[in-house]
Amino acid sequence: MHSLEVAVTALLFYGNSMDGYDLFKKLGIGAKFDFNRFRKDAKKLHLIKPTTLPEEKFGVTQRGTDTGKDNGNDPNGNSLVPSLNDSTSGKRRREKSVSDDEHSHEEEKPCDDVYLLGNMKLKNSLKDGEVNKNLQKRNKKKKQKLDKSEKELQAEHRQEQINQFRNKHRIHVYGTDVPDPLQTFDELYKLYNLNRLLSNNVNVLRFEMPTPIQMQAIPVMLHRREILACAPTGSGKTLAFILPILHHLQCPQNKGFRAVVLSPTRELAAQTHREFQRIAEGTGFRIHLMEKVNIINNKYGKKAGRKFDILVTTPKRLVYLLKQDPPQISLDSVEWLIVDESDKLFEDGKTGFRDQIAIIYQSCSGKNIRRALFSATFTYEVEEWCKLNLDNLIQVYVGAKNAATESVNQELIFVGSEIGKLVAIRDMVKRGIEPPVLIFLQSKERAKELFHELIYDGINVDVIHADRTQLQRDNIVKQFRTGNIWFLICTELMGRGIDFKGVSLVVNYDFPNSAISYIHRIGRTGRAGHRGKAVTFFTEDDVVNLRSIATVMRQAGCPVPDYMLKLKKLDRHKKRKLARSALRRKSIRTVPRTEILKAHKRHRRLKQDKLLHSRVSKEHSSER
Ligand SMILES: Nc1ncnc2c1ncn2[C@@H]1O[C@H](COP(=O)(O)OP(=O)(O)OP(=O)(O)O)[C@@H](O)[C@H]1O
Repeated sequence: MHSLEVAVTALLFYGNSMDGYDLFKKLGIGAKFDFNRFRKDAKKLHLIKPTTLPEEKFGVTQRGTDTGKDNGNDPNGNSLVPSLNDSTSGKRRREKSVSDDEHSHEEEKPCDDVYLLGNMKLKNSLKDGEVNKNLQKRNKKKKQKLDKSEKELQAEHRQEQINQFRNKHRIHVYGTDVPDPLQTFDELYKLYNLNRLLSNNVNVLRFEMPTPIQMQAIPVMLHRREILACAPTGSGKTLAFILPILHHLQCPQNKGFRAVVLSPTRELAAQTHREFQRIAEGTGFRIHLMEKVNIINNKYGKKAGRKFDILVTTPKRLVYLLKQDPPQISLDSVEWLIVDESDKLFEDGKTGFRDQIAIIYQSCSGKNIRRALFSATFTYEVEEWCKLNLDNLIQVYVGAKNAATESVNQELIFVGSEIGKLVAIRDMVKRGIEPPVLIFLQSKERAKELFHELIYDGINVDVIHADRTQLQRDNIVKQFRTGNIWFLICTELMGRGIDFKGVSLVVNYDFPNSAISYIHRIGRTGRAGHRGKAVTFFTEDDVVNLRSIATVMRQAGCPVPDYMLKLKKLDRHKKRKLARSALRRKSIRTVPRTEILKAHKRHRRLKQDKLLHSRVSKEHSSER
């Protein structure tokens, strides 16, 4: 029998003949009384009063702290419930103490002795040193827990701030461990140790702060994460991928191409190339724009290719070289593959580049390859492809998906018929439009026709399309950029990515065949924080596509009649079909052919005179 049980039996046997207190004192020397186990007996022996603490109702035994009355304390205020034995309630108390600082101090008091009754106390079996060690351990744990919860709180607070910042700039992110957004360009230097030269070149541009897509996409790429990014037209996506690439490549090396940027048109590739050179100035990087296919042969052989670091090209040219036997270019060292205007490049069929992208993708066989896809518009096909093929993808979207930039005032004008369009544009010119103006047509044939009509009116106009030579195209773009051409008639060729500074008006002479095309076309104005205007002509034939474009306009806050939004919604299949084929339209031509030829002669003579005049005045000034 347990010694304590013997003591209790003896006590019961003696009954009232001996004071329970005295008897226990005698019998219990050197023993510990387990009040939990022998609570009933302790009550019978009047060792404790038969009271029920409020906490005991909920199964929690708590040390009395306030009155000392009816709380399980002895008359001297010492606890009757041995704290060292109280293992079940201890855990809860500790939890409570973590959240309650004041109470935690109370718990830190060392409790060396176990009090039974009155002055009778049992020496704790642990030595003082051990108790202190235990207490220290416990305190340390508590502190760690407190520190941790403080850290967690701080982390939560910080995350909250980041979320607010993202919401403010309408940045939406999907993926794990998304790096924090940048707030200023200075952070690139402070947090990411961006090359001083690059920092200076960015400063020279005098951009006040990063645009939302730059805030989020730059850190994502600086962390070498693969990305699918969508942000409105004219929102600075180009810089968002140029900076991280230059940062990662660090300095020129003779390894061959280490970054490849794909653009759907040569004009956009040339623009991106220019932007790269501007940001990389002074760093020595060799950034290459791939020229016409027939003059690029042998330029990128094993040795020759080593002269370059970065390649900017259209997919077609690159695939031509990759398909040679043996391949005329190596992409083994590529660390970054950028697909600009990704939804366009992923389109299949005649106008898309999907097959070519697949060849390039497979040829970038380096282990460390990272991929980034950028566009102003989004398709589920691209998203699905990225989710399946990219490693630990982060998706970044700014604003609503497939929305037009809000910096453009958009207007729809019903012109009745084809002839009505010509009347409307002449009328607009007569009333006065501030140049430069971009006029979009659905085909090169129609673009040429309109050019002939407007040139007959003596308007300072030119036309750019795929049939013009590369030199002509380059010259036209240059002339339009410098303000020598006021009206530029163009096709879808100029619809994406082209950044003409200060285009004041975009005219959709021919109704775009999809909302995506509309978003990109009108995005040639209202760029980089400037405002712009877009006017779209429509006839009865265009009603099929009217609803989707009216929806884009309404989303951007532009007024559209309600009936347009109530028009029949096209199913996906029909939408696709329409997007791929342009409507058949009546010819624009109104002027007899002989008159057109005369007008052309006049136009050429005028151009020659202008050229002669500028040469003479140059010579004149150099003689002086
Ligand atoms: N942080 C910035 N602040 C102000 N302007 C900027 C900033 N970053 C870039 N820009 C300017 O904004 C203009 C548009 O940039 P960019 O051509 O990269 O746009 P984008 O988003 O690629 O448009 P798109 O979708 O039409 O291709 C450029 O003239 C560029 O110099």
